[in-house]
Amino acid sequence: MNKTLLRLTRGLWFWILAIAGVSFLTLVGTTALAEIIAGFLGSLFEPQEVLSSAGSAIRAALLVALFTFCAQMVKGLLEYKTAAKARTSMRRMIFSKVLDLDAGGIEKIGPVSAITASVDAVEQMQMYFSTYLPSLICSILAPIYLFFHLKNISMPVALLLLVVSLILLPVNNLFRCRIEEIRKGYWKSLDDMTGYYMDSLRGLTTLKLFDRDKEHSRVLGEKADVLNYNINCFMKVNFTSFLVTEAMIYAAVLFALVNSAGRIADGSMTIAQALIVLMLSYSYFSAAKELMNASHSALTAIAAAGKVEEILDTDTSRPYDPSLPKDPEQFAGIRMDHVSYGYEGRSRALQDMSLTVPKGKTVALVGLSGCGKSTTASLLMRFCDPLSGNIYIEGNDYCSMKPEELRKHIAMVPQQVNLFSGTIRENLMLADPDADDALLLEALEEAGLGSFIHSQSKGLDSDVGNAGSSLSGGQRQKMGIARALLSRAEYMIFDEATSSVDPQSEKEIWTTIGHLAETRTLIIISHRMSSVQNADCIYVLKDGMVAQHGTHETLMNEGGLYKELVVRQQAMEVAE
Ligand SMILES: Nc1ncnc2c1ncn2[C@@H]1O[C@H](COP(=O)(O)OP(=O)(O)OP(=O)(O)O)[C@@H](O)[C@H]1O
Repeated sequence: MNKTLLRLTRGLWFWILAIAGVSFLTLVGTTALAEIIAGFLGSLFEPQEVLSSAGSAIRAALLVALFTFCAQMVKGLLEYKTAAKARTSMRRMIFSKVLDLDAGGIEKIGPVSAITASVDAVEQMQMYFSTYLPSLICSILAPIYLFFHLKNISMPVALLLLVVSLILLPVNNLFRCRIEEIRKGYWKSLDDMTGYYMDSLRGLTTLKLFDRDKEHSRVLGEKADVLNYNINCFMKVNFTSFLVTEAMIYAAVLFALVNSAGRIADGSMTIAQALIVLMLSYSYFSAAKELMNASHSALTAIAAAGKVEEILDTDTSRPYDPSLPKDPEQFAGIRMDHVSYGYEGRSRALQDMSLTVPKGKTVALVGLSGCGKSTTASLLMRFCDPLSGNIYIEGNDYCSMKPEELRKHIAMVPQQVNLFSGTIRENLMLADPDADDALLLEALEEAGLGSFIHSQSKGLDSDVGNAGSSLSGGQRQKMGIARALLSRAEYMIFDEATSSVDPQSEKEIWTTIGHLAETRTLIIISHRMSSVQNADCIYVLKDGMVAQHGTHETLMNEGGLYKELVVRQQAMEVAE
């Protein structure tokens, strides 16, 4: 059984057994009712007994029917509760795992998978616990119970029905295996289509801009066709499995009918007994049929659980060993020592990189696109860990600190600051849940949003709109700076923090960064060479390695890549 399902089943055994128990009671009730009705109908053929037995038969039948009805109600309630419990535990497991993931991990599993797993997969899996497992228990107990009821009336019929009802399950299993394969294709095509659909929706403006929306709509149609094909295959195999199993059931019931008719004719069976045989013979299969219906949901659940398992199995543990040796150089700041890093299946993004960020100074990283600047930032934020080499912060190895502990010392303002629907206050308090208004206003002031916040009638309680849509690009970036300031981190990384803002906002943000440089340690990644000229040290990266480093003046005198970049940019600015 799938590991995830097994883990969840352990916590739900009580509920699963309770549903199976109540289902069994329903079967006991149905059997009793069948016997009462058969007994009464049988007595119609013996008129002298009709009147005396009618009253008590009706009373007993009503009682049993009421009991069965109540048991069905309780079963429904238990199923609902079990499904709800399963849903809650599964979502809790998935959410806590997803929240544990760092940027690299989320990229690895894919945001679409995380969404389909926590929405669709959970819906599919709940049936496994509320319906499939209880039906599985009942499908074994029910035929055995009925066998003992019928064996004294007709041993061959009781035995045949028992055997057929028990072999129905393996036959059904054969179809299930084929369906499972189709299911995998179904999930893949569903993911594929959903991912493409979400991408197209997100980039609809761009697609329209380049007149590519029709092309995307065509590809989306093709992906929908693949999904439909998988659904059709599933329906075909499902239908065949239904035909085969129904044929087995009807053949067995027909045998019971013919056998009973023959025995009535030769006088070895009463009409009441024959009626019991007929009524109960179908009950033999009701649990198995319920199981077969549920087994299709179980298949979906197993496939879905596979998806969930991929997420739950993602390794979120990070190397952590407080006893790691200290920095042999005891550098006062951050030091990357011969660090290499590579993304899965790709050549090395960083190769034997060494750099230092002295405390209180400003260090810049520049270089052509793809040279490894953002990867360096990710390593410095501990979104990922070096494959070899070490990073030290104020003498301590990065891996001797937990990521959350480390991030008290180092904050980052990314290219695109993420804001959440809600107020300015709520968005800022992500960085410091205990911050009071004075602290929040001070951070906003320092980030260059002072006049903006004072112009808002609701002040800190102003709404930022969906994902910060009520703010301009520049204001969103400044909110990111305010958030980083509130984290009180000594070290701050600005990764192309002005790449998506207008020139006026860019100027304001660089002024803010200039002020921050007076009191903090900054690591600035920027493609705009003019903005890093004042840095205490500039590292020029090329193909994941440090090609040059020094101040603007030394690098200009030295010539090489840095000078090339500066000259090229100046030429572009003149051309503009
Ligand atoms: N998530 C990823 N998966 C695989 N490869 C990646 C990933 N991110 C970056 N890379 C690769 O690693 C190398 C370094 O990328 P990185 O983003 O660090 O460069 P960069 O200098 O920041 O580029 P840019 O200036 O364009 O942002 C590139 O070859 C890039 O293709």
